[in-house]
Amino acid sequence: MITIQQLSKRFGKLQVLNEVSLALEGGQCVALIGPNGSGKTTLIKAILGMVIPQSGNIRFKGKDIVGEWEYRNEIGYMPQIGQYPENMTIGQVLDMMKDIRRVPESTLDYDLFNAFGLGGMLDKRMRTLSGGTRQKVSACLAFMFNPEVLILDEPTAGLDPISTELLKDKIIGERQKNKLILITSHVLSELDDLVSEVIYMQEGKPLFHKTLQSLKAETGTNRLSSAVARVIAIHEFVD
Ligand SMILES: Nc1ncnc2c1ncn2[C@@H]1O[C@H](COP(=O)(O)OP(=O)(O)OP(=O)(O)O)[C@@H](O)[C@H]1O
Repeated sequence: MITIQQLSKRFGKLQVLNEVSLALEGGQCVALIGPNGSGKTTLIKAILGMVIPQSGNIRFKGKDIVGEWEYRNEIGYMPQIGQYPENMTIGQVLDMMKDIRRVPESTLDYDLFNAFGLGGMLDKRMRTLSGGTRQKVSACLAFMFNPEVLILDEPTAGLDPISTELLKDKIIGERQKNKLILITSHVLSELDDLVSEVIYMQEGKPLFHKTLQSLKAETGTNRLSSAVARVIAIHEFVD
C-alpha cells in the first residue's frame, strides 16, 4: 500500500533519513521503533507530505505522493502532540474537521468518541484539556473518518490504562478490516499483542524490518522487548 524507495532527508547538516526503503501492506500493524532522534517522526511526516525529502520517493497505492494531497484523506494521523485552535471547544474542533472532510455522517466512526466519553465534554475548550484528554481527541479524529491507513505516533502517551486498552482494542479491530496501521511507541510491552511487523530505526535507517513471528522465532523469545534487544545485540556483535 505504501512503498518507500531510497528516501533521504537532511535538516541542515544533520542526515535524519538515510536512503530508507520500505514496503508497508494492508492488514499489517507495523511497529516503528528505535532510539530518540532516529528519524521515526520524520519518516511519518514524509509519508504524510509534511516533510519534503531531498531524494527518493514514496508511493501510496502505486502513485507517487509528490504534488498529491487527496491520498491524505485515506490516512488517519495521530500526532505525538496534537495542535488545535486552543480557544475552540472539543465539539467545535470535531465539527470543523467534519466540515472540512464533507463525508456523510453515516460513514463516521464514533467508537472511540463513545468509548472515551467525549460526548460529555463537548463544551470544554482545548486549552483547558489534560494531556490525556487531548490525546483522546486526537485518537477520535484519527479513526473517525474510517481511513484505510492509520499512522499513530506514540498514541498511548499520557493515556490512562483503561483508555490505553480501549485504544488497543480499536487498533486490533481496524487491523482485522485489512487496514494498514503504523505505530510508534517507546513502550514495547504495549506493542506485544498489537503488531505483526517491526521496523527498528537506527541513525536514519531501518536496522531491520521483520515479522513479529520471525523475530520471535529467531531470538527464541516471546516478548517483543527481549526479541528486539537480542537482534540489536547480534547486529552490534557482527558490526
Ligand atoms: N524541523 C526540523 N528541523 C531541524 N531538525 C529536525 C527537525 N525535525 C526533526 N529534526 C531532527 O531530526 C532528528 C530526528 O527527529 P525525529 O523526530 O524524526 O526522531 P524520532 O525517532 O521520532 O525521535 P523520538 O523517539 O524522540 O520521537 C532529531 O535529531 C531532530 O532534532
